[in-house]
Amino acid sequence: MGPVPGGNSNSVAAVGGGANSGEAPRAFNPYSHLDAYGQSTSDSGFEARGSSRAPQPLSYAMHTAPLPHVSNLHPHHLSSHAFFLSPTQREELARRNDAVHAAAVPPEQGGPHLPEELHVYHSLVPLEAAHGSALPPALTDPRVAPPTAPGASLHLSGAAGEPSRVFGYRSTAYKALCTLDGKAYVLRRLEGFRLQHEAAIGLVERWRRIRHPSIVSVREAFTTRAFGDQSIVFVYDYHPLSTTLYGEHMVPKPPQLDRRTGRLQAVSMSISERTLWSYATQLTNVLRCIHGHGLAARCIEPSKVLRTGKNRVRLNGCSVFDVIAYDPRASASTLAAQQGEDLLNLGKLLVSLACNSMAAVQNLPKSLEQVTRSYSAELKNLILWLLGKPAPSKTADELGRLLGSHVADEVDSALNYADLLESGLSKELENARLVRLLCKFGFINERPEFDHDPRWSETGDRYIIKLFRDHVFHAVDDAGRPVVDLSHILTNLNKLDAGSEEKMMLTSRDEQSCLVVSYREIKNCVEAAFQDLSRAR
Ligand SMILES: Nc1ncnc2c1ncn2[C@@H]1O[C@H](COP(=O)(O)OP(=O)(O)OP(=O)(O)O)[C@@H](O)[C@H]1O
Repeated sequence: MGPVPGGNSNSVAAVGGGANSGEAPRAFNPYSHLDAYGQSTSDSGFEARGSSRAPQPLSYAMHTAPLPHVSNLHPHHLSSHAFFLSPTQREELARRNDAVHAAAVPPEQGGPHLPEELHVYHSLVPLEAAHGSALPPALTDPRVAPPTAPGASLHLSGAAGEPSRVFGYRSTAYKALCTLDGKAYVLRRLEGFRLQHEAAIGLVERWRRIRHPSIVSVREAFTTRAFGDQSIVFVYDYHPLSTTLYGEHMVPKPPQLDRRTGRLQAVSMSISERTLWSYATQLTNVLRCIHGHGLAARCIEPSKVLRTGKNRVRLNGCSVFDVIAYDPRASASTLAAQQGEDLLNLGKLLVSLACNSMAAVQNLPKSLEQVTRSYSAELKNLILWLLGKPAPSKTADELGRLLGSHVADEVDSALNYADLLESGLSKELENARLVRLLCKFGFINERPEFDHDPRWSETGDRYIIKLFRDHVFHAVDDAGRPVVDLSHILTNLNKLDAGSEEKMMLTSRDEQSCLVVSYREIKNCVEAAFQDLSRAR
């Protein structure tokens, strides 16, 4: 794909898609509307559209009411477990959604001064707080306390004004919305970069063609003066609320409160062997893919491996070195050397992770002793192979073969996770159907304009809709107490939606009238009432 029309001086490849203009900037404190119990102070947990107050996000506590433990469930709670996405999964997805739409803190409230538009992007939000400036709350996970331990400030090194440990240039990552498709992307800006060879930026196109589940997809690159300097910007897919292996495993975590003893307890940083094999397997697959495309990753570093879910990693920052360290005389042997370097760097990464320290690679013999003490001989041998001298047989494909049964373990957990997600998805599918049905009921029930319509009177054909509504939602037990049973509602609505031929008896509240009807007949009635209502517009 060629340069984007109207783009900056040098750019390759556009983000394809429609013509949405993206989200308008919003500023909010997501927790300001919660009372002391974490409950929403607005009735519904939603703010009305068009209200003069800034839009508020959902109250997660309201949205995903925590259910009792499965072993003590009341029978009517069982159905909510069976029908709805798990509360943790829902909360995680809601938080990610908020992060996608988070707006920058305005400069007058301590936020940075940023260009309003940059190429085809707008609404820039820094992903890391520069010293002294604020991040929008939705971009930080409130369950993870900010690092306070010594060395934690290192994590801010990618913020404005700090040189990247990996790329050398001052580097900042921003989330931004694209005017072409309305989606969020990450813009990685390297300050003070002058493009010497047009061909260098053209290499990004080769990366753009690579699609791999463990690579953060590269979208485009362009140079710009919009920040008041000469910068180059690389555009990547945005993975909300992701962290890096550096942030996750090298930055000491603050002590956590132990609920049992009420005391602060140190958090163990050590990584399980299973997790290390999982990282090794995913990154090996990445290298097989990249090397297979005739490229080299050149950025296998703890801060360039994003953790986008539990034990789910993706290589970030691809293509940057190909552009900033472009060598017009590069040959096949240069590529082979860079690919060999990738394997060596993977070995160093595993050592650093196993020892929870970037410094571990400075003293390899000592670090390997630590690996021997904590992990299996098989893992140590893999690391030794990666750290060994380059050889024609030392390739990413060979590494894939060495991983053997660990690849099978990874496939099994991926399949288990896919099953879990699929079952969550099918539960939500049911809910979408039922919500549509409930909306129809909401539209047609209790409309004042039907008050004098004979079809809704006790002798009319629509009366059964009223009786059915009472049967489903206003049922009472023998003692006249309300029956609050979700499974009763869901069963009835499902049968109604399916138009079952099963017959049921509907009784009026005063028990004076009694009708025997099938769900199909009620469904036809609801449909006809809804059609009437739609036609009346
Ligand atoms: N594609 C992405 N999607 C979501 N978040 C991202 C993405 N890329 C980076 N981030 C977030 O932005 C932060 C900054 O990323 P960056 O790669 O600059 O890390 P850094 O630790 O500053 O790196 P360096 O080692 O180069 O100094 C990371 O902590 C990560 O959480």
